[in-house]
Amino acid sequence: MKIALGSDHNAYNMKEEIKKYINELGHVVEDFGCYSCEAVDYPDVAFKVAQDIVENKYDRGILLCGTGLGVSIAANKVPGVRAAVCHDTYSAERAQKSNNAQILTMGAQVIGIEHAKKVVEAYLNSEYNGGRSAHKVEKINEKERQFLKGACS
Ligand SMILES: O=C(CO)[C@H](O)[C@H](O)COP(=O)(O)O
Repeated sequence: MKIALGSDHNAYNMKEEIKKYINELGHVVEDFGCYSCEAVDYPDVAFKVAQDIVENKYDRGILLCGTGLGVSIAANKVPGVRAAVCHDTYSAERAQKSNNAQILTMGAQVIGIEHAKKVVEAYLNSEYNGGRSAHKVEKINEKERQFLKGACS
């Protein structure tokens, strides 16, 4: 798969490790920054990854910040994106299987790198197949479409 990966400065070191790990798993990874520990604003990175995800340029996105919360909130503002904060392997698996979340987010100040790798692996090894979850995901998509219509009228 093609993976879009991004972080802010608080998760720069974790991003570098996760980048190597995604390659080891056999996926192609594109690094959206940041590129040093110098402070950056997490929404800037999250919006870039989220935009490319809705344009189907990548199969999945992974966003990292201190808590995983800011990048998730920011990415979810881009219509069509479902970004999920996951700090355990079960949630990471369900983020795909139940929620069709195209983006996984994690916090470098919440979990350690070895555990984060396991969460990434669980997420990338899981796939959304619709089924009993499809109509629930579709309700969320429909609500988003309603709000978008309202915003434009
Ligand atoms: O975890 C984060 C956002 O959720 C970030 O890493 C962030 O830098 C913390 O934000 P702030 O400086 O605004 O407290």
